[in-house]
Amino acid sequence: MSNPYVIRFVDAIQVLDSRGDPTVEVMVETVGGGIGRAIAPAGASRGKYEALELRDGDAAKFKGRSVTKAVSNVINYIAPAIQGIDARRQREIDRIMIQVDGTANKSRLGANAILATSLAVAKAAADTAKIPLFQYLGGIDSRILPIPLLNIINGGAHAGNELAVQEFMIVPIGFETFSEAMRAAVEIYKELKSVLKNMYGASAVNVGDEGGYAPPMKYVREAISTLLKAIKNCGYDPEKQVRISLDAAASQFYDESSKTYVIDGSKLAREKLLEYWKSIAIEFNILSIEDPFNEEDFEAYAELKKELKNKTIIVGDDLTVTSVERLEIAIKHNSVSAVIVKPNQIGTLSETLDFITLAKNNNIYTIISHRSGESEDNTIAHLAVAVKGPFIKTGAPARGERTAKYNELLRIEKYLSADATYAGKLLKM
Ligand SMILES: O=C(O)[C@@H](CO)OP(=O)(O)O
Ligand SMILES: [Mg+2]
Repeated sequence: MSNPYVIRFVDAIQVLDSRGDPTVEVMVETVGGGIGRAIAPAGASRGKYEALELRDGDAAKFKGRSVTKAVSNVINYIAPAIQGIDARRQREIDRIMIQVDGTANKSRLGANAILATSLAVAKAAADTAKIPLFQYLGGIDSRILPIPLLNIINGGAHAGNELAVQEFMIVPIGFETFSEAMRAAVEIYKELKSVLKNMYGASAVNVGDEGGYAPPMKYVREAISTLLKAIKNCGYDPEKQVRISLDAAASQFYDESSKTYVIDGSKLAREKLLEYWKSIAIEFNILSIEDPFNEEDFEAYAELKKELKNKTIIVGDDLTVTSVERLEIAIKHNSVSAVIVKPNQIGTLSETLDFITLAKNNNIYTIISHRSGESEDNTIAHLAVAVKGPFIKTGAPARGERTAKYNELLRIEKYLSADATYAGKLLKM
C-alpha cells in the first residue's frame, strides 16, 4: 500500500486577517486524505530582525497590500519542491524551503509563504495520523494547559490613544484549571469595561487590535491602577490569583536621534527608564515586562533583570525574534528570563522548535504568542500544549481571532479530561 503521509497536493490562496489585511493561507493534502490548513499572521510592532513578510508593492493602489506574490511562490516554487515527500519529515521539508528561498531572512519566497506551508504540513501529518496536533507535536505527555497572558488594555502601535506601552495584561495564575482561569479573566474584562465607562465615558471602551480596550489614557500607572481596580472589584487577589504583565514594545517609543524613550509624556534616557521600570515593577508586583528597552540593547535588559532579582520576569520579543542566533546573544548577556515565541518571526516550525529547545535548556520560560494581525488559525494553542507551557499570549478573551485560540485550549482541556494540568499550579512565582 502506498504511504498515506506522502504530500499529494499543496495549494495557497489570499485570505484576510483580523485587520482586514490580505494574508497567505496554505492547504496541504496527503495521499491518505489528511488535510492541513494554516494562515500566516502579521505583526504591527515588528522587530527589526524578523524574517520578511512578503507583500506586493501595490500600497498606493490598495492600502492593505496584497500577498499575491507570496501565494504564487507557494504554488510555483514550494509545492513542486515538497510534493511527494512524507509530511512527517518536517525538518527536511523546512530545510528544502529554506534552501529554495536561499536568503538569510526568507525574503525571496516570503516568511509568510514558508510559515503557512510549514504549519500546514504538520497539520496534514497529524490529520493523516488522526491525532490532535498538540499530541503529534508533543507526544503523549503533552497535557499541561498554558497560563494565558490576556491583553485587556491596548496602547502603542495597537491603539489610537496616548499610551506608550503597548499591552497591559492580566495573568490568572492562581487557579486550579485553565477554564477557571479563563472564567476569571472574562469577569475582569467585563468589570474593566464598567470601570472604564464610569471613569472616562462610553467611548473609552472601544477596542484595539487585540480586543483589549483602548481608553484615552496617557500614563502607565493610570492603566495599571485601573486594571488593579477591576481585579479587586471582582474579588480576586492581585498578589496570588491574578497578576499583571506588560509589553512595553519599547523600540516603538525609542527615539534613535536623541537616544531617549518617550513615555508618559516625557523623554527618558536609558538609565532613567531603568529606574522607572524598577519602581513600576516593585510598586505593582508586576509578573513580567516584555521588551522594556530598544531591541538592540541587550545590556539594558540584563541590568533590569539583575536589579529585579528574578521577581519580575524580563521577556524578549523584538530583542530575540524567535531566532536561535539572537537568543544566543541574549543568553550570553543574561538579558532575559522568558522569550516570546512567534513562529512567523522566524518562518518555519522546525526553527521555532529549535528556539524553544534552546530557551528551555537555559531555564528561560517560553510564551507562545499570536500577532496583532491574526485569523481563525489556532495552531499556537496546540503548540503551547505541545511544548508543555508555561505561557501563551493571545489577546483579550474576545474577538473571534483571539477566542479561536482560547476556545481550542478549552477543547484540548476537555479532551485531556482528568489528565489535564494547569501550568499556573506548577509555576513558582
Ligand atoms: O509585540 C507583540 O508582542 C505583538 C503581539 O502582541 O504585537 P505585534 O504582532 O504587533 O508585533
Ligand atoms: Mg511584544
